[in-house]
Formats: sequence, structure tokens, C-alpha cells
Amino acid sequence: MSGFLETIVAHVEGVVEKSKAGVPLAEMRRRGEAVRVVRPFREALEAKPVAVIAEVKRASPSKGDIALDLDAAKTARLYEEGGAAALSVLTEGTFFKGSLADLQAARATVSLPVLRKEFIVDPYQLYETAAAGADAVLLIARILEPSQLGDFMALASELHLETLVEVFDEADIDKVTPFAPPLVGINNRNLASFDTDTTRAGRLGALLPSGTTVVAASGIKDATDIRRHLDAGISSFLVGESLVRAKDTVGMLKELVSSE
Ligand SMILES: O=P(O)(O)OC[C@@H](O)[C@@H](O)c1c[nH]c2ccccc12
Repeated sequence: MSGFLETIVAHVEGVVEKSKAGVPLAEMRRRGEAVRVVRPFREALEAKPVAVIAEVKRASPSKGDIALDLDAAKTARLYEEGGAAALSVLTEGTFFKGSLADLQAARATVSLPVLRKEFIVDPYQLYETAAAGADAVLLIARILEPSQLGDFMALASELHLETLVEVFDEADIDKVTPFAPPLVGINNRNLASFDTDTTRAGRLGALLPSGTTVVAASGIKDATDIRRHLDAGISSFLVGESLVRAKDTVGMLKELVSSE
């Protein structure tokens, strides 16, 4: 781990300790284990020829403020109207200015499955994710030890949370392969340096076992980007900034999902 990842992981660990002081683990566990109705996430991606996971993103460490006054519920409605297959909501508060309240507001407004986009480093956060009503959660391979990855995937599954396991390079792919994750995101952006290369997911996707649902993430802005990934056999996409910045969000999404 290096650069920004080290900074944010240290920060998030502190946030988790404070959260545990507010709602103790046993109580969060009780809330997370409560029976809840989930929306199938991977299935929603597989159901579309071009599946876009549209992201609610107010800010990022690489781009700074993107849309601080964004209304999560209103944005979610536009994403659904534009034909998104699912939503992603950034919940990290300091660097991305998101929240679990954003996630809950977005999910309550639409019928799409919702991914919690967070830096998960502690099992507590998985109970919290379930308690907040998310359908899926991101696990970033780079910030987890192999044993943690396995444990977190197992716990998520107990909590009826699907996992999107995110990789960036061959070393990450080697790390996750023993756990056979059904849903893998390939980040076109290096989270340590923020360099973005939209040919990366296409190249690395070929290294994953067939049958894996592969999601290309980051830097996707138009039909040309979508087509490049489709040619490489990837048909699911995670798109944030370009949708949040679009003047006509619905029109842009419609264009992305109808790319061939
Ligand atoms: O805004 P973009 O370039 O479309 O990217 C969206 C998404 O891929 C990005 O937010 C992301 C991918 N993996 C992450 C891990 C943590 C935080 C954020 C991310």
C-alpha cells in the first residue's frame, strides 16, 4: 500500500473506532443481522447488455469537489430513469464527502440494488453496511490481507451482502483468485497515484476466470470508452464523475447504455 491509500486507511480506521464508541459492535451486529429484503446486485448487471453502476459522488481526493450540493435521492432517480442497472454510493465522509445517509436516501427512492463504496478495513463496517440497508459492498484487494479478504467475503455473505472485489493489477488478481469472487471490479485508476488508463480493465479482464462478472471502473466518460471495454469482453461499468457533471444526466446514461 502506498500514497493516498495509506492515508485514507489510517483515517478510516480512526473513524471506525469512533463509530464503535457510538454504536457498540454487539448492537451494530444485531442491526446488521436483522432480516432484510435485498435486491440482487450481480443479477441486475448480468440482465443488461451494457450495465452501468451509476455512482453518487460528491467529491474525490483526485478531483476535489465535484458536486457538494448534490441531492442523493434526486440523483438516484435520474440514474434509474436513464437506465442504470444499479447504484453505487460513496459513503466515505472526509475525502469523498459521502455518507450512509446518502446511501439510505438513494436506495429509498429507487428500486435498483445499491453498492456501498467505502474503504472496508474492519468487520464492524460490514455490519454497518447491512444495517444501512445496502445490497452489496466494495472490498478493495489492495488494502486487505488475503485472510481478511476471505473473512470479509464470508461475513458479507452471511449478512446477505454481495461483494464487489476490486483489483488494480496482476498482484491483486493473484491475491483474490483463491477466493473465487463472482464479481470483480478492475479499477482503471491507480488509487495510490490517481493515474487513470481506460485500457487497463480490458487488458486485465482476460486474466480472470471465465464466469466472473467483470466491472470496469473509473475514467469512463463516453460511448467510445464503453465500446473499447465491450470489445475486450467487459459489459459492466462503474461510472461516477462524468455522470455527476453531465448537464443532462438521463441523456448521457441513455447514450452509455445503448453503446454497441
Ligand atoms: O468518477 P469515476 O472516474 O467515473 O470513477 C467511479 C469509480 O470507479 C471510483 O469512484 C472508484 C473506483 N474504485 C474506488 C475505490 C474507492 C473510491 C472510489 C473508487
